[in-house]
Amino acid sequence: VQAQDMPDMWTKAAGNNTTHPGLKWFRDAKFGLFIHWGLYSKLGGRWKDSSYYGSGEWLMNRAKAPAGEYAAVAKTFNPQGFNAEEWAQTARDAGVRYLVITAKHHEGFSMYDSKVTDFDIVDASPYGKDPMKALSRACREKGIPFGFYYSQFLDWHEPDGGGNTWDFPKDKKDYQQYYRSKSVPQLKELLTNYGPLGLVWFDMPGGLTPEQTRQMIDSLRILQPSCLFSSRVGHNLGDYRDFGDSEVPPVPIPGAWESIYTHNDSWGYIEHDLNFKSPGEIIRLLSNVASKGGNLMLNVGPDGNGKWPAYSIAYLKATGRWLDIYGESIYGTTYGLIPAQPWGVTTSKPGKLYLHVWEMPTGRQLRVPGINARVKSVKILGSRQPLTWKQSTAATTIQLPVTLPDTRNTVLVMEYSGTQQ
Ligand SMILES: C[C@@H]1O[C@@H](Oc2ccc([N+](=O)[O-])cc2)[C@@H](O)[C@H](O)[C@@H]1O
Repeated sequence: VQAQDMPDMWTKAAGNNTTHPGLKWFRDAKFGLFIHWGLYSKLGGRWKDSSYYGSGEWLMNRAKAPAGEYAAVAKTFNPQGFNAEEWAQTARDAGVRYLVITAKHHEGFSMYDSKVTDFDIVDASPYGKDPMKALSRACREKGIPFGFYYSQFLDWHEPDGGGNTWDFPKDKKDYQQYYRSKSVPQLKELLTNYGPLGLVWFDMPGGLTPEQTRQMIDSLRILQPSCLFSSRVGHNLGDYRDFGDSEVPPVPIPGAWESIYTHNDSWGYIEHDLNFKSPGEIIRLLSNVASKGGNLMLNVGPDGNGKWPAYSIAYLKATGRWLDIYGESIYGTTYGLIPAQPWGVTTSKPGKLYLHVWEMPTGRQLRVPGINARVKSVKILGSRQPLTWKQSTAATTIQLPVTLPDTRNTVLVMEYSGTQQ
């Protein structure tokens, strides 16, 4: 099954700006960290005597909480446990190569020091400091490209913002006014006050025509021309493509794109959600997405005190230890030369095919069909131990050792000469 046989929903390119200078670092990064943090993190899926499961960041909407009442949560939002250095170091240990955090989500609360509204962490909460200043600096010091998620249209706090129709009648909403008075001015603050940004991650467009969206983008681009804009800016005007939540395309997709996943079942912190993906699941998801040519951005939802769930810290660090050994088969690669196989998937670099072995094949004979370039060597990545193989036109068969060093995913590197037709 080739990309050209797939429905447009998978193959439609991200945007038409394939020459954007930021695409190189982005495509080589392969693994990013998403952080959803806001007032919903303190609520942890509970509103009054009801508790909600999944999408904790949508609590206000699901509970149809009156905007005024919900805003009062800020008065007791005081994440004294927040430590930017610790967050950035854990991201580093996890092996992620970029970090994106929610500056403002649909609830409308700004998790940074905004001069555009008082409904922000400095003016409306006892915390009184700007965590994004510290985090953007800590990431810069560790060489981790830093970016902001910004809900440019949905804003349940604002009468003219998108989405809140339980407090503010839809037909009275003036979206242009909301963009002029809050959305665009805040985006300019984020692109001005936190140093060079790797990307801005927009979400769920609305209320703007393609022309108005282009004008907004142009007015933001001049502030940071090398900053990438994600596809949910709308109207196909983004620089790279984001698929729907928790989606991986079934076949390799050309161009720059990203799959986004929660670590458990929610983007925002939910106290009673312990359905965390194991290190093995994360490692296989990462290699699966890379085998299709894309990036994986995995989410963490810190709690109201600014602490990451213990499972997220432990499982991300375990993933980082795997990448310490096998990172060469992920960073800077593109999709494999052959489709997914019963034993796993492949990624590639010029002259190298990385075989991500998830399952030990029967008889320890790993069958690799369709390689018509001349195989020169096959080794287990990270070990100098050469493996024996036989190449025929139908397939190359590799003799595997009795045990694989990593039952979650052991990567073999097959070096070949000539080009794969
Ligand atoms: C990352 C997530 O993004 C959006 O949810 C979406 C948006 C778009 C799609 N989509 O296009 O399929 C699916 C979920 C947000 O509503 C959600 O809270 C979270 O931030």
